[in-house]
Amino acid sequence: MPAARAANGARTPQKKHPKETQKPLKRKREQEDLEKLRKAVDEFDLKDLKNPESETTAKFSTLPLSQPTASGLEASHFQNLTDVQAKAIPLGLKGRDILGAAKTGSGKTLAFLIPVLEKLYRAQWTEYDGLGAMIISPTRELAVQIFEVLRKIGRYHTFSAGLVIGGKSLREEAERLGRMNILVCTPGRMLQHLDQTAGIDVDNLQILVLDEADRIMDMGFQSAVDALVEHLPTLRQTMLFSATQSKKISDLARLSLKDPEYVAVHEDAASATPTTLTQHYLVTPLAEKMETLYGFIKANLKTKMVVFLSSGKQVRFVYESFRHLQPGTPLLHLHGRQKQTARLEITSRFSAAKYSCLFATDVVARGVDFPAVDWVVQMDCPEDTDTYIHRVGRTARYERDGKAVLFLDPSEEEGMLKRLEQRKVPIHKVNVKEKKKQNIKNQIQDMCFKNPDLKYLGQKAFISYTRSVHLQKDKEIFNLKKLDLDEYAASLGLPGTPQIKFQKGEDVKKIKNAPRAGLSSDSESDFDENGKRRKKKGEVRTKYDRMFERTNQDVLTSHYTKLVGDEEQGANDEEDDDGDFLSVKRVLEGNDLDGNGLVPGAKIITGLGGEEPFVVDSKRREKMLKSKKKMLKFKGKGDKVVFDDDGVAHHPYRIIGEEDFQQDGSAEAQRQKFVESEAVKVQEADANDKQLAKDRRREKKEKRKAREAMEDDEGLGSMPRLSAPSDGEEDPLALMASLPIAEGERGHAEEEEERPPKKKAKKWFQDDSEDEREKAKSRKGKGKVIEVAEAPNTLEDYEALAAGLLED
Ligand SMILES: Nc1ncnc2c1ncn2[C@@H]1O[C@H](COP(=O)(O)OP(=O)(O)OP(=O)(O)O)[C@@H](O)[C@H]1O
Repeated sequence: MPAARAANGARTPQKKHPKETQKPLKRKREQEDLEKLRKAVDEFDLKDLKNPESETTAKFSTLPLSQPTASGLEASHFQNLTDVQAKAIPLGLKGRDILGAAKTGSGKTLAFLIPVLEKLYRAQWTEYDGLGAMIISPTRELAVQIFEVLRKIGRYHTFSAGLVIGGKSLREEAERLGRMNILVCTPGRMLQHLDQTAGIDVDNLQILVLDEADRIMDMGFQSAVDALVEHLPTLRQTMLFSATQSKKISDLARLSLKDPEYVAVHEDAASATPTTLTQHYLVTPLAEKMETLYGFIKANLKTKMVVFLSSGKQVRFVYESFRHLQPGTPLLHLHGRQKQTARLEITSRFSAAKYSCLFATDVVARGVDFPAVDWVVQMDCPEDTDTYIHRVGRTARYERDGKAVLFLDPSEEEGMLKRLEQRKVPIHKVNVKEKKKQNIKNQIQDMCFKNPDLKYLGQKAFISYTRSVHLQKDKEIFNLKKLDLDEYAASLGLPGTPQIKFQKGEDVKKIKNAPRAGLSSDSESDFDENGKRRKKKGEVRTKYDRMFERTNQDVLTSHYTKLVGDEEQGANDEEDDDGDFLSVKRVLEGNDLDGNGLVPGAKIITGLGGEEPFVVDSKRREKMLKSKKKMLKFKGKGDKVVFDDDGVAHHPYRIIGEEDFQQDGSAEAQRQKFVESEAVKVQEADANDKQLAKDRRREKKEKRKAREAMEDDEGLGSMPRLSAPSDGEEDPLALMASLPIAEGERGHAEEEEERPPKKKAKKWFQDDSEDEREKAKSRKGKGKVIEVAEAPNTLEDYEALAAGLLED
């Protein structure tokens, strides 16, 4: 309403109808309340989110879909969505089963999260309706990430959502599970709850989502997923998403998918990878990989990169050795055996970093959305093209540029290129500039020499790498025989090439998945509660087995444990590619071990006590066996024995006769007497020893004094040099001379102070001056002159001289 003007031009407040004044006031109050609410929600959200500045927060907090006032999707809502979202969301909302395939970084997460939220919202789902949606992820990292996106876009909803990935006590998790509407989980842990937690009500489940579905349907999770699905109602909507989606009928049947819609937005694309991604490969022999990688990092310090390696042991070794070399960029490392908290912390540190280099296993190869990664480096060749596609997908995400480089040994080049071509992956060869190469071999060798922990890591890295190559199925790419292992070992700083023996008939995938599937011979059930391996019935374990099983006492110090931080055995559901899947034998000279893993001709002796049979496979063990047998004769006795004429030991009263023995008093009294008499003897011997030691000390002191006197005369200083230190060696005496004597360590020094003042030392060198010659002449005949033919230079010379002087 326009304001009325008074005659003087000033504004006068105009009277309003009471209803008119109330309206804007009410609106203002509502506005303020809304602002307050928004602020509170924002603050709460930001505080809890790991990376509030991420693009996700900015973009999706404004999506109208996520607001509780949204009554449904309208065409206008689709304009900001990616292809896969635009296609999958409407189908998802219609309740269709979906097989979603789209390139990495194309926004698949929202393609399933939006239908989940929207469908439950429309169904007016409440806490009393139980679990409405379950989202399964193969790794903990990915599950955490999905959960965060869910929280961001679902923050105006009133649904309760939970994250079930382990790392906490089962009971703690179980208490909350009963109240959840949406769960994001890893398969193994979720199954554990479904089997053991009473309060979970899944009968009402509306939607099941599998992110990275091909991986979840893979052998590693097979048994867990099948068992998990058994718990769920068959009447539900199921959505499967992945960048490398499989359409395997058997998988679809296992999940009882009904007439699924195949949403494959990039199926006809020229490449299987994002168009914004530039891909290279370089050929570098295995033995030069470390140097090439180091050179690469040094040349790209102001970037953010992920370096993929084939095992956790490789990751640890490269990280530790590069950390010592300090290339000049923050280094991080991540693998499946780290503690849950450490894994999360590293993930969030890398996400927040501007420049950093993360060494990682395939635990972060899939789905993980690190913001702004410039480079993906594959130091070890991926096991297949799917893994390649997912690894390189950590960069060039959602319209951003990115670069990837793959290191190939000459033996891997042809096979790998063929595979990549078959999958429409455009990749170009590059060469390493000679001047960019960094020679770090000597430095690594030096570090390993000085630091046994690092050497030990190097050995483990070597073993895990070689056996992973040995176990790879694609023999067109992976051929252990073509690799120069001696040179490789040297490049890891190892003094020799570790000898390894492979078990036959193993399958890399099977073994890699063993921790989850419980398939491995080394599965959890093979270990007792202390983590020690249980012995199987009839199994004979050699000393080598035991040697590799036990914690190396010299090397595996507490520092080592800290160094590697590999405390936590991977839970069933985590992508831990790092299991010990082959037993390693250290081979003796003859090289081959027999079927039992024993040296040919070795004997197994039982009945010597102890749990395990005694293996005799060397002369040293033979000797040990003899002494063991002897020890057994007297084991646990410690009694007094007497020897007969043949040197055979007997209990005293077996020789004397018990009655005679008892005449001298009871056994205890005799023992007492014996101990006392021996104690007197020991005391006497002690006194003699002390006297002897004192005499020796005195003698030594006198000799030393004489030497010092002679040296003073010669001007050599007071510290005698017994032998010249060899080149570069520090002279221990010189060091001692410069050290102040600490309190309480004065012993001899004080003794020395008490000695009588020195006699004036005599000169024993010749002085050619006129005066001296005169003096010498006048002394002639008065006393004895000691003639020194040449300067003494041995201890004996000094002693002879001292003796002469003392006589004098
Ligand atoms: N519609 C959108 N508008 C803007 N950014 C988006 C959109 N959808 C997704 N993004 C962003 O793209 C990035 C990748 O999304 P997302 O992680 O869902 O990809 P993905 O397809 O699941 O990848 P991967 O196959 O590697 O798992 C995220 O940072 C996300 O915030």
